[in-house]
Parts: sequence; C-alpha cells; structure tokens
Amino acid sequence: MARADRMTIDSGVPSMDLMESAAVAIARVASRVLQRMSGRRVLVLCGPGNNGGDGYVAARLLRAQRYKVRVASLAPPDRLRGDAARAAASWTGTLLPAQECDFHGVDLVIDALFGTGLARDLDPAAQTLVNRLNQWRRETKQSVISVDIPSGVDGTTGAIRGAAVEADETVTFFRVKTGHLLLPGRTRCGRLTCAHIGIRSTTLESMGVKAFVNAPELWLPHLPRPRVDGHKYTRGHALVVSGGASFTGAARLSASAALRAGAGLVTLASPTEALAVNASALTSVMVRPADGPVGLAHVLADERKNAIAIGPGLGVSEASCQQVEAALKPQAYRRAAVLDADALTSFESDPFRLWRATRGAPGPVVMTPHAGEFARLFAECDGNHANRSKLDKARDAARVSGAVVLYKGPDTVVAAPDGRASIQTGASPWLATAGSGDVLTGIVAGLLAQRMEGFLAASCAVWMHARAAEQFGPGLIADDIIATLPQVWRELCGESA
Ligand SMILES: NC(=O)C1=CN([C@@H]2O[C@H](COP(=O)(O)OP(=O)(O)OC[C@H]3O[C@@H](n4cnc5c(N)ncnc54)[C@H](O)[C@@H]3O)[C@@H](O)[C@H]2O)[C@@H](O)CC1
Ligand SMILES: Nc1ncnc2c1ncn2[C@@H]1O[C@H](COP(=O)(O)OP(=O)(O)O)[C@@H](O)[C@H]1O
Ligand SMILES: [K+]
Repeated sequence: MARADRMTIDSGVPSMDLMESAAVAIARVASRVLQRMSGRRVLVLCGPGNNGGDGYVAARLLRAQRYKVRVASLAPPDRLRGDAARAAASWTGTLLPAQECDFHGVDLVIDALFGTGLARDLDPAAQTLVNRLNQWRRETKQSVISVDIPSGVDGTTGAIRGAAVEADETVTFFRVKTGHLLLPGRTRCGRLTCAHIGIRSTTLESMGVKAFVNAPELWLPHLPRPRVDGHKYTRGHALVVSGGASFTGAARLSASAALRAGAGLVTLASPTEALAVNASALTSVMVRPADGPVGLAHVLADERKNAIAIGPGLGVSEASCQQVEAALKPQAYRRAAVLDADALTSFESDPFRLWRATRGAPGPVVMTPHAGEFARLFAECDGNHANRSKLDKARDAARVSGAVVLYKGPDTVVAAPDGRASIQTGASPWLATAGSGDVLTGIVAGLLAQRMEGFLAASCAVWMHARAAEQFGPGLIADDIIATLPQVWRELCGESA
C-alpha cells in the first residue's frame, strides 16, 4: 500500500489530495451512521502518523456538517510530521490528549490511531486506550468506525498487536488488505467498505500482486461448462478412493460432490470388504473393487480416469502412503490428484517422502489440510515466529511441496507454488460440520476432472462450497452442500447453462 501511495504521488497526485479523499470516505460513512442513530457527538482518536492525519481531516469535514466533534490525540500535535502535521494544523476545534479523553455522552468514535504503518505491538498507554474504547462500545452499544484498519490489527497478517479496536465499520482505501481478511483481524473490522481515493488500478499491474480475494472474477472465465457436442467422457472421470467397511461415508460424500461439481463420471475404488455397503448406498457413482496399492494401481491403468481424490476415511497407515504414491506415480498422461485427511496424516513422520511424490506427479496436485493436518505435515512452515500469516504459511507449504495448498478454516487460503494465492471471505461457520471437508475434496476433484487448472480449481471449489452453505443457511449438514450445488451453478452460469 505504501508503494501504491508513493507511485501515485510520484505520478503527480498531491499526497494531501489522497488524505482528503480518504477523509471524505470516512466522513460519509460516519454521517450515515450518525443519521441512523440520530447522534451528533463525535470523538476522533488520532495517532502519530498519517492514519491520525486522516482522522484530523475527517474531524474537520464532520464539523463543517454541524456535528459536535472533539479530537483526542495520542501524540502532541507538534510532534507530527508531513501530511499528518498539515492535517492537524487544519483542525481548529477541541483538542485534548488521548489519555485524558472521556467517552461519556459520545455517539460515535472514529478510530484513527494506527493504520498500515503499525510496526510493533501497541505500547501500554495505547493498549489501555484501546481497551477502554472497546469496553465503552460493549457497554453503551454505540458505534466505532476504524480508519483503514482497526488500530492494533496488523494489516499484513491479521494478527492482534497487543490489543486491537473492535469496530462496527472499517473504511479502507484502494484495496482490501490481507489483515482485513485473515483471522483474527477480520473479526475486528465489522462492516468493511473499500473507498477509491484516486490511486489507479494500473498501479497494481507493475507491482506484480499475486494475492486475491477469492471471488468469481478470479476463475469464472475458466469454469468448465458442458459442451453442446460433448459426452460424459469429455467432462472427465474422477476416481475416489474409499476406506474400509466401517469408514466409507467420507469417500461417498466426496464422490457425490465430484459428480455435482460436473465430472462426467465418478468411480469409487473400494476395498472388497466394503464393496457391498458402498454399492448399496450409491446410484450414479460407480463402484469398483480395489484392494491396497496394487488394486488401486490396477484401477488407475485406465487413463480416462483423469482425476483422483484420496484421503477421506482412508486410515493412517503405510498402505495408505503407498496408495498415495500409486495415485501420484509419474506417467505419460496428466492425471490430477487431490489429497486430503489421512492421505496427508499418513506422511506425518516423513513429509519429504510425500513431497517427492507430489513433485514428481504427472498433473496438478491439490492438498487440503485443516489447521491440525497442516501443523502435522508442514511443521517447519507452521511456527508462529516472525509474525508470519496464514497466507505466508500456505505459500511456503506450496513451495516446499510443489503442490497447490488449500489451507482450510474460516479464512481458507489457497496457495500455488508460483506464489498466487486466494483468501476466502465470509464462509458460514455452519460449514464446521462432519463431512464438510470431504465434500470440498470431492468438488476439487470434480473440477480437476474437467481439466480446470489446479489453483483455479481449488479456489473455485472453496468458493462454491462456501456459497452453497450461504445459500442453504442455518442447520446445514455436509449432504446439504452437495444438494445445494445446482443452485450455485445456476448463479454462476445463469438459468440456461
Ligand atoms: N499518502 C499516504 O501514504 C496515505 C496514507 N493514508 C493513511 O495513512 C496511514 C498510514 O500512515 P503511516 O504510514 O504514517 O502509519 P500509521 O499512521 O499507521 O502509523 C505510523 C506511526 O505510528 C508509529 N507507530 C507504529 N507502530 C507503533 C506502535 N506500536 N506504538 C506506537 N507508535 C507506533 C510510527 O512510528 C509512525 O509514527 C494509512 O493507514 C492511511 O490511514 C491515507 O491518508 C491515504 C494516503
Ligand atoms: N468456523 C468456520 N467458518 C467457516 N468455515 C469453516 C469453519 N470451520 C470449518 N470450516 C470449513 O469447513 C470445512 C471442514 O473441513 P474438515 O475440517 O476437513 O472437516 P471434516 O473432516 O469433518 O470434513 C472446511 O472447508 C473448512 O474451511
Ligand atoms: K485505525
């Protein structure tokens, strides 16, 4: 963001214009909130940098609109520099030291303490102020608007640096930052608005930005659709590997989801002992016997089976490792693979054995760990040291494994070995239900079978999974995600598709 600001200023846009535009956006949201609650009294908390500068300018604009505005400053105004100093100088109303400010009778607080320049944990005085603000908000149910990002949230990682403001609204500029999307930062933002302040979108092109909000524009042009002249084999054939007789449900969920995600055919490779239970519970999914790595290799000799999903219900064992190696075996045709659950955990004691297989695989490989599986498999990428975010960790994992890493959770990150990454926003917590991850694995496999590129298939699957949950609403169980996928397809492709 600092680079985007700098490039814009160098291209001739005065930096004060950027600050004025930022303040206009803040004042607009503030007056909307104040009108809704018929409030008039505003307290603006200003910090020592340009975030505080935005606060001073917003204070001036709101005062011009006849609101009763006071400013409380964390640093004495004579210690401010540059634009922040100019902004403070333009404020002629009430100004008091933040430590002495009183929230009594205030209708709205604007938090302009720290923005993207936050470089370390808040010092004790700032923490005390932030904690007092949060307590006042909880007790009075009055509103807080944060400028750029709730103060104390790290804009890059989403971590809380000592303490952080709990906002009802956050107004950010130009582009949403990763700290707004990743947990716990996201939970502090309230409603997020992104305002244009005069930075051109072409600025990003020269910066080689590779992190995206996971939204249809990222992958929609590549979304597979059935062709008028197609048949089921042109839509791809996904193979899902089942566990033993008492662990078959997970793979069946994956298999049904792969079909609903558009694969033309789906076959469940089942141990002989589980054949009867699998066959009796499935109709459109085919079931074939396959015992152990040798049995799986036999089924895989059919190269039309161009995508494989393995892991759900598989069991943690050496045999599972060998089945994964059979699934990833180098061959002439580009079979894609998605590895989940026990296909990952089975390699806990020797992750490099898995990386050898993923790196040598003939086609795209997607791994779908949740936080527990990620910690087991990517211990060296997972440490909390050096303020590294979930985005950094997923990217590191993708680099070491040479695979697309779909790191699940409320803020699912998909990372590719080339550095591209997407972050899912706003997934329903109802997705935290047994079998939901198995369904996601199946959707990825279904899209890979239709030859969608690995990173795009994984991102698209995460979005469809989350969108299905949103459309279904409360009470969701894993089966409902599968049943709701047609609605998601209709939304993406229109009624006629
Ligand atoms: N031209 C620009 O650069 C623009 C910047 N804008 C605003 O400027 C903000 C970034 O401004 P700055 O880079 O000045 O950074 P901030 O205002 O976020 O904070 C930086 C200041 O706080 C101090 N600081 C950092 N961490 C601290 C801590 N833990 N405890 C105490 N002091 C700490 C730094 O030494 C520095 O003085 C953005 O968030 C945005 O609100 C907008 O006005 C748009 C234009
Ligand atoms: N609090 C949450 N909010 C949104 N999505 C969640 C939340 N918790 C889990 N999920 C999603 O639900 C799915 C759960 O997958 P997983 O942990 O593998 O469960 P299971 O093994 O039971 O299928 C993942 O897609 C994950 O991203
Ligand atoms: K702020």
